[in-house]
Amino acid sequence: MLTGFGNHFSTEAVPGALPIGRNSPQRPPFGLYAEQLSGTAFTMARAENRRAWLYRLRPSALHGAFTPLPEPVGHSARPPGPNRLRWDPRPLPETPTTFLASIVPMLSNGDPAALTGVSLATYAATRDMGNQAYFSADGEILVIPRQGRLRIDTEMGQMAVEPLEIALIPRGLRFRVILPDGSASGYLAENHGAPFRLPDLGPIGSNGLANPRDFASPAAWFEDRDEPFELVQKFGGRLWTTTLAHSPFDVVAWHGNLAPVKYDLRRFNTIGTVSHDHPDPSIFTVLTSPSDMPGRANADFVIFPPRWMVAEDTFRPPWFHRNIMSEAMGLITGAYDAKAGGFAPGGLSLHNMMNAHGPDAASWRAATDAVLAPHKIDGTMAFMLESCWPYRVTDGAMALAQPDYDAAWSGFPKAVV
Ligand SMILES: O=C(O)Cc1cc(O)ccc1O
Ligand SMILES: [Fe+2]
Repeated sequence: MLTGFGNHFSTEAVPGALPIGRNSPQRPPFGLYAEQLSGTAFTMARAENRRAWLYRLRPSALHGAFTPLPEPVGHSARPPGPNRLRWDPRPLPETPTTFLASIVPMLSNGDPAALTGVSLATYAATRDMGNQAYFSADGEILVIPRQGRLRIDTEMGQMAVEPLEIALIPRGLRFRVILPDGSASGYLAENHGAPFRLPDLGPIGSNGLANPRDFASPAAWFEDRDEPFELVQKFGGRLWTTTLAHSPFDVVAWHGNLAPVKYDLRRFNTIGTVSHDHPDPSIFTVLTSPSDMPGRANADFVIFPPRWMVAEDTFRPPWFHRNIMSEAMGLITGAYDAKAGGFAPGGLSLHNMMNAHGPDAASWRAATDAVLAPHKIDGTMAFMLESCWPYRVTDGAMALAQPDYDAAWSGFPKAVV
């Protein structure tokens, strides 16, 4: 593995396959084809510029027309609404289902064609993707496993990912998913906006949160298979399919700073108060996709890892709040400190822009009565996909929402003045 976030890597699966000193020689080694994959506009500032050069057995342009696949029932979405919503985890399918076929879109905002917004989907798969590859032209894909390991084969190398790790696959990069445990489920965030990056640290200093050295990209890997492959892409929110006469995983060498990458969430350096008050959850940001307004994220990927609570004279769980940002949350394992019940691992919740939420009544009561000794919140990992754009809910998701999530905030006694 190649370590670091956004580093300029060079890797070759066959010695001598990578051209030296130029990107596009007249005749690349072994007759390979040179191809640039860009993740940002050519003219972006150098610090934000992301691209890779791939050296492959055949140009990836070698395919016929894509035809649209029928849109599955329930995938279209209504305009955003104010209601707080929550979902139970989805079960594994009863019939063999690939990772790709299992993707169920739940929440989305922005517009891939306008390069804005983020979407959240779930997967629950029981079958390997065979001679099939997938990519999204609509955004980079953040894979958040909840149960079961994944082997993600990409054009730029293979990544093994397990729950409590995440994988980020650049927009447009072809990949397939193999299930070493026979089944796997989890979440997929698709970022239609500026590529995810590490947040600035400000007064935190030069270390902390997700440290760059803990990210790892795969070394070059390829397969030489002349047999039919289905290639599916997401474009404009729809799936399109075509057939190739060969495996698209034929990149023998690559270099550049646009690459798939994985990260172990257990390595996150969690920072919190050592005096009083519950800090804003922005201190838990792993990755951020900025919008066009400085400081306002198109999408923040935030986690709630195991951590010590030591705050004095403080209500320690998340406070009651109404947020200008919209919050989608998932739970990878354990329990979340603002919700005593109803938010199970694999579940999902939505609190859209300006809609009041916070601890449920049982969590509020427990935290209000607690003796404030140092306390370890352990064995848990929740995440939040926070966005400046309110989320739309797909019709399928709306039909599956818990019937009375609002009741989480019933039973609070009135203050007496
Ligand atoms: O709503 C939530 O549970 C997420 C959240 C957590 C937190 O610690 C502070 C604010 C916030 O929105
Ligand atoms: Fe919140």
